[in-house]
Amino acid sequence: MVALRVNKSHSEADQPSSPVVRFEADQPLKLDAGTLLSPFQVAYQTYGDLNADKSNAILVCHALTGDQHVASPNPVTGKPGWWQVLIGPGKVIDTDRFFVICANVIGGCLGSTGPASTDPATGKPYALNLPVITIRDMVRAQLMLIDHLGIDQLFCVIGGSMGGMQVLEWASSYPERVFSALPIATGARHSSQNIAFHEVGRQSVMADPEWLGGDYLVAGRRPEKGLAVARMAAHITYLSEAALHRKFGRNLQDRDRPTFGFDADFQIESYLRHQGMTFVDRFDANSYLYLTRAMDYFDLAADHGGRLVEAFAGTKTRFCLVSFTSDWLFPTEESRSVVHALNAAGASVSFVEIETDRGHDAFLLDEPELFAAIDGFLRSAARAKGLAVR
Ligand SMILES: CC(=O)SCCNC(=O)CCNC(=O)[C@H](O)C(C)(C)COP(=O)(O)OP(=O)(O)OC[C@H]1O[C@@H](n2cnc3c(N)ncnc32)[C@H](O)[C@@H]1OP(=O)(O)O
Ligand SMILES: N[C@@H](CCO)C(=O)O
Repeated sequence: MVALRVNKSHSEADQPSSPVVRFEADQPLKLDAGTLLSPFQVAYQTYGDLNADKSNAILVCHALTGDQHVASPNPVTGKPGWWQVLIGPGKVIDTDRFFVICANVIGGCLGSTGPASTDPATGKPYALNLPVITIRDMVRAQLMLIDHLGIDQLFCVIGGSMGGMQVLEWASSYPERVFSALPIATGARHSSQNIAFHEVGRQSVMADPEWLGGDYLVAGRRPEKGLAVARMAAHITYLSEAALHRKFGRNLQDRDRPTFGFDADFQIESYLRHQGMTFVDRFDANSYLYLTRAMDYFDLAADHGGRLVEAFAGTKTRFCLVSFTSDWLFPTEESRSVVHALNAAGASVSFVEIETDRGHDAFLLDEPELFAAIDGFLRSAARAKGLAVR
C-alpha cells in the first residue's frame, strides 16, 4: 500500500496508558472456552454518585473498539469520551442523577486483561495463549465488578453494537440484576455476512509479517499495516453508501486530476487511510482478533436450544431497542427479531427505528432522535423504579 505510513517501531511500552481505576478479581473468571482466567482485572470508570440504596446505577457497555472512557477525555487519543455528548451533568444520561459505570471488556487493550497482558505462566504477553473470550465471559467479568461495587440491581444496561450484545446477554443471563435494558444497533447473533467481514480483518492482521504468529510485542514489533487495512475495511461497514456519497462523492483529495497511480487520489481513500492509521495508534492487533471473535460467537438463540424466546423467558426487565434505517451491519430486521422474541416472552418492550443515512456508527453521533428515545425510555423506567424524574 503506497501511502499507508504506519510502520513506526513500537514496543510494549507504547501500549495505551493504564486507566485510573482497576478491579482486581480475587476469584478466577470462568470462561466459555472451558478454562479459568486467573488473575484477571477489569479497568473501569465511573461518573456521578451512587445513591444510598444503590438504585441509580447505569452500566454502559462499549462497542468493538471502544473503552471505559465513555464520558471523559480519552487518555490515549486526547479526544472527548465516545459518548460524552450523551453522558454528563445535565445531559440525557444525567450524571447529576445517575451513577454511570463503564468497563473495558475482557480481551480488550485499555487496562482489562487481554492478549497484551502478562501471562503469569510465562511472564510474557499472553498473545494467542489467552483463551478465546465470549460476550458471556465479558458480562461475567462485569458482573463480578458490579458485585464488588455492592450493586444488587442495575437501573439500566445500555450499549451499541458489541455493547448491545452485552446488554442482551446481561438481560438474558442475569434478568434479576437488570431493571431496564437499552440495546442499540445490535442483534441476538452475528450474521454470516458480519462474520465474513471480521474474517477478512483478522486475515489482514495475520498476513502482516510483523504479526509474528501473535508474538509481536516481545519482539518490539506491531502488525500495523495489517491492522490498518482491517480497520479500513471494517470502517466501510460502519457507514452507509448514502453517507459516503454525501460526504465524499467522487471528489479528489488535494488535486485537480487523477495521478494515474495508486496514491490516495479520492477523498474517500484518504479518509479511510486516515481511519486506518489513527486506529493502530490506539488499538492492539491481538485484541482486535479476540474481540471480533467474541462477536462472531455470539448467538443467544443457539445458547437456548435455538429458541430466542427462551433467552428471555419470565423476564421482568423493561426493554427498548433502537435501530437505524441505514445500518447494513445490524439491519433493523436483527432488532425486530429480538423484539418479536421479547413480545413472545411477555416482556415490556418498545422499539424505535431511526431514519438516518449515517449507518451503523449513528449510535456514536449526536443523533437527536436517538437521544430523545433514550431520554424518554430512562424517564419512564425511572418513574417505574421510583427514582426522581427531571
Ligand atoms: C463505540 C465505542 O465504544 S468507541 C469507538 C468508536 N470510535 C470509532 O469507531 C472511531 C472511528 N470512527 C469514526 O470516526 C466514526 O466515523 C465516528 C462515528 C465515531 C465519528 O464520525 P464523524 O464525527 O462523522 O467523523 P468522520 O467519520 O467524518 O471522521 C473524522 C475524521 O476523519 C478525518 N477526515 C475527514 N475527511 C478526510 C479526508 N478526506 N482525508 C483524511 N482524513 C479525513 C478528519 O480529519 C477526522 O480526523 P480525526 O478523527 O483524526 O480528527
Ligand atoms: N465503530 C465502532 C462500532 C463498531 O461496531 C467501534 O469501532 O467500536
